[in-house]
Amino acid sequence: MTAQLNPRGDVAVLVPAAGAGVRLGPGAPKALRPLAGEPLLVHAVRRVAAAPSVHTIVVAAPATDVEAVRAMLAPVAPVTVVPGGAERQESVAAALAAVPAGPEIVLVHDAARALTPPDLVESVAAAIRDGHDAVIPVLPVVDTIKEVDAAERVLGTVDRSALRAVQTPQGFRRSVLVAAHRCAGDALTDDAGLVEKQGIAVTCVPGSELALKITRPFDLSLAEHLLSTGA
Ligand SMILES: Nc1ccn([C@@H]2O[C@H](COP(=O)(O)OP(=O)(O)OP(=O)(O)O)[C@@H](O)[C@H]2O)c(=O)n1
Ligand SMILES: C[C@](O)(CO)[C@H](O)COP(=O)(O)O
Repeated sequence: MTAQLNPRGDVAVLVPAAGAGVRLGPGAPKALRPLAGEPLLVHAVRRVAAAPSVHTIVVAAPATDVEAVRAMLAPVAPVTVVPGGAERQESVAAALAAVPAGPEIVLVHDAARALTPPDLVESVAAAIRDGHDAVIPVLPVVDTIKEVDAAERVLGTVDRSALRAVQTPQGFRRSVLVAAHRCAGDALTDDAGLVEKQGIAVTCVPGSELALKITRPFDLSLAEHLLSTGA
């Protein structure tokens, strides 16, 4: 059944989905590859659409697959699909430009984090509603982290107590994200990084292990297993 979004909701979710998936190995663009019989992007959008505050979803699809992605998502939820760019940052900018007037909270969420629970979408949005300009879900770092040189020689051990692994959805007051993208220079790996460069505070909230980024083949196998156990 097609999900209904909330016409009174205050949240727009951008879903960059235009990456190749090089680290997953040869094949279709990553967001279109199957996970338990459905594309990763379908899983991701279905979960976003189940979050009660969501008013709008904009997907940045691989430029050659825009029509196919529209057809694929039509039975899942009402979404706008735009062509993505060569870098994630360009894909996010293209999706941001397509958000209609209305939602004052914008979340940016990787298609690759296909099992992210709707509750995480809501908790990030709630933190923005509470007055934060920018909010990221994080997990503690569990491995010891070493800094190395170009020859893989260890330079030192980093204090991991002050490190966090960052997930999506990352949430922003709309005007903050628009201004950060307007001033964007070289591509950064996340949107919070652009906001940090503007001198704006970014606040952490607890992330979710289910929001893992499907990056390598092992992650896909893990996600298949999690789905088989009811995630
Ligand atoms: N030009 C790009 C690159 C990435 N993404 C999206 O950004 C998210 C996070 O990127 P990542 O998981 O690193 O995906 P890929 O860039 O596809 O991975 P790889 O680096 O292995 O090719 C993904 O949903 C991906 O589709 C995007 O929309 N446009
Ligand atoms: C946005 C992100 O998922 C936060 O962890 C991550 O930075 C994307 O990284 P990648 O460079 O696209 O792999």
